[in-house]
Amino acid sequence: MNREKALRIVREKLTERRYIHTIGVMETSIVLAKKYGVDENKAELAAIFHDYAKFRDKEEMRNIILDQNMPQDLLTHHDELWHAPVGAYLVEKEVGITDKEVLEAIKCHTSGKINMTTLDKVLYVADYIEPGRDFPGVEEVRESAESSLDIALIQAMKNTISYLLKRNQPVYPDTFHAYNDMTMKVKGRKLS
Ligand SMILES: Nc1ncnc2c1ncn2[C@@H]1O[C@H](COP(=O)(O)OP(=O)(O)O)[C@@H](O)[C@H]1O
Ligand SMILES: [Fe+2]
Repeated sequence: MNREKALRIVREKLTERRYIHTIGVMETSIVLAKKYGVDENKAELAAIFHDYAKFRDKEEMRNIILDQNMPQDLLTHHDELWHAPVGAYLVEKEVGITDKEVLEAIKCHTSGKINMTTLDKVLYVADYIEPGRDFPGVEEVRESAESSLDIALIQAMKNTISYLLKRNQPVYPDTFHAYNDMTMKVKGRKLS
């Protein structure tokens, strides 16, 4: 699917602000894909549709999680998490995207997961550092992403985990699994 058609489809599902965020994630994903040897078309498509279900009705998403046998523990965690796995399901069903790597990247773009592919990492980091983001710590991740996608990913996950801990919120375990997996894999390299 070409960029124009994909953007036209997703624009109808998003607020203007979230659409602008999506453009930022798309442009950042392409830069990171070029830098880290990922298929640019896949990175572009995953970025364009990553928040496809962001504003979907929560009851509908709950039913999809139940009916599609997605991990049921999602239902006991913050519903902010739901748009990623449900989005992957709906992008396949409603938009007709069948590329498994693109769908997987959308599915794990919020929590991360163990054994993330480079495409998964590109989308997760691009979602975190796109130019419209201005939360504390984002600059450090942007700098890291210049030289190491893995270090940038670990820092983004650390920031997200501490953000949630500070607010006494539960942390969906996949992010812990992803953080542990990545930290062990880059052991011995400087982690700022
Ligand atoms: N492991 C987790 N447990 C609970 N909430 C999480 C977890 N990981 C991310 N979140 C929250 O999910 C929300 C949406 O994250 P994300 O989809 O990555 O960004 P956005 O929707 O803002 O583009 C954020 O508020 C983040 O704090
Ligand atoms: Fe998102």
